[in-house]
Amino acid sequence: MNDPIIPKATAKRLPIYYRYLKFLLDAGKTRVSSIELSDAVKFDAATIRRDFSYFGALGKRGYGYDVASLLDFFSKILNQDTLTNVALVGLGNLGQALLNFNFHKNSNMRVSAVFDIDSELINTIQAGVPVYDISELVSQIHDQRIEIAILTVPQMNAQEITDKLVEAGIKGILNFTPLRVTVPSNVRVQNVDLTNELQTLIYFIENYADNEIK
Ligand SMILES: NC(=O)c1ccc[n+]([C@@H]2O[C@H](COP(=O)([O-])OP(=O)(O)OC[C@H]3O[C@@H](n4cnc5c(N)ncnc54)[C@H](O)[C@@H]3O)[C@@H](O)[C@H]2O)c1
Repeated sequence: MNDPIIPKATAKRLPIYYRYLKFLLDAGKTRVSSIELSDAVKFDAATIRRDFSYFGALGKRGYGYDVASLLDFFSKILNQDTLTNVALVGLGNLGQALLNFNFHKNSNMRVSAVFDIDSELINTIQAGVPVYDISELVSQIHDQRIEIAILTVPQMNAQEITDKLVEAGIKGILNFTPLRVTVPSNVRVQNVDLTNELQTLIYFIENYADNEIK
């Protein structure tokens, strides 16, 4: 099955739908309406219906959506059926926190290799994951067929490491550094900036009344 082309905003909501549907299934619920979903995930019901329609998932009037089949469908789109190995580059304060979290509670992705330059860390196992010298980055990523990397190195090293990740064949980078790294068009970068998020939150709190915040 070819993945449908969907708007970015819809794609961002998918993991949220997925988590809630999983919660419903675990609670023994077999069907859900867009209104109920809307109450739980805080997107309006029309948005949910439009999002689902991109996937051809059309709820039945008076019945809603079938939880199990929707979940099965989303889990395929989100690649939950296969385990995704992720590389973490830079095991400092932020890298350590992400490694300890390690995503595995709710999903099928995990950090399987860590890279750093710190001799105290290299060749140790941290939170169950081996730490390699950065000089092994290209060979390990290639051998382990890792396609996704998380970048938590100092800003000044970000582009140099990105170039190595690209050389190793990485397809996506979750970039926590403040640098907007340059990559070829076949590599996707997702920037995460908690300062921006916090500033946006403060802006909305200060500029909009309760019922206008979306
Ligand atoms: N996006 C956010 O919201 C956010 C929040 C905090 C930090 N950051 C950014 O994340 C990055 C890491 O922050 P931190 O506080 O963990 O820093 P840190 O100094 O604690 O950790 C950096 C780690 O990278 C390693 N390192 C340095 N050069 C390297 C190289 N060439 N190859 C591999 N590893 C290398 C260091 O040995 C260290 O373990 C910084 O760029 C920081 O600006 C972003």
